[in-house]
This record gives sequence, C-alpha cells and structure tokens, in this order.
Amino acid sequence: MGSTSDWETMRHTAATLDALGVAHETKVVSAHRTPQRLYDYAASAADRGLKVVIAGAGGAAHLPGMTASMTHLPVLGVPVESHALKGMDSLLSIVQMPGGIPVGTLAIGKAGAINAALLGAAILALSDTALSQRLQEWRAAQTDGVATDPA
Ligand SMILES: Nc1c(C(=O)O)ncn1[C@@H]1O[C@H](COP(=O)(O)O)[C@@H](O)[C@H]1O
Repeated sequence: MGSTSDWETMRHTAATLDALGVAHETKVVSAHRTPQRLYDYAASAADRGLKVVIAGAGGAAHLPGMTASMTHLPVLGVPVESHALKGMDSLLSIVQMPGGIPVGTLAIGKAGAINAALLGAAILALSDTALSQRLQEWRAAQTDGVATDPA
C-alpha cells in the first residue's frame, strides 16, 4: 500500500487472505515517496516467489500501475477512498492503464480490498486444489450467512 494510512482499508485484504489460509506479506511502498523501494520491490517480486501482487493506494494512485510495469506477475489494484474526491481519483488513476500493462482494478474501499483478496486467491487456486476447496467453502459459508428476512 502507498501509505500507512491505507491500512484501514487494506487490512481487509489481509484479513480475508488470513481467513483463506493464503500466505502473504504487507508492505508500505510508494511510487511517489519511495521510488527506489518500489523499484526494488516490484523488480524482485517474482524471484522472491510472490505469485500475485495486490496494490492499494489513494488519490493519484500510481502504485499499482508502476508495480505492473516492473513485474510480469498479476497485479490487482485497490482504489483507496480519498477524502477530497471519495476515491474517484484513485479509481480512475488505477483503472485507466495504457494497453499492454494491465492492472486488475477492484471497487473503491473495503469491498475492493476484500475482493482483491478473493480474486488473488482464485488465481492461486487454479494450481492449488486445497486452496480451491477452501475458497469454495468460504463462498458457501457466505451464502449460508445471508439472511432471508431483513430483521
Ligand atoms: N497513491 C499514493 C502513492 C503511489 O501511488 O505511489 N503513494 C502514496 N499514495 C497515497 O497517498 C495517500 C495519502 O497518503 P498519506 O495519508 O500518507 O498522506 C494514500 O492513500 C496513499 O496511498
């Protein structure tokens, strides 16, 4: 994530990955404030054994796109809700990538943070049958938890 202030949103990604039993690391890396850290992180990600990168950032959210430019791993972008523009700036700056360098863009805020974890897990589950089973169980539990009555 681009800042420690994004953790309030991105903790939902981490919590969902924990619930699914997906190993992960959490780091603060900013394309703007720590460009060398971003370069080192993105350029070494695949060699370090990472499989998917989830990048959350707000405002002028260049982090996901710049990460995607330096790794061939799938990059999922979470637009963190900004104060001034309610995350529309984050969304548009993540989703409008030039052709050739894709970022899989999720929804603004908490829902996007949760869904990034679920989508990342689904990618990993293509080659991990135990994770695929856990993901299906998670989905079934969610379905079971939806009430039929509103109150
Ligand atoms: N969008 C980016 C990038 C980046 O894209 O590299 N680095 C920090 N930020 C964002 O700035 C916002 C405000 O950060 P502060 O709360 O630290 O001022 C955060 O949402 C962060 O993701």
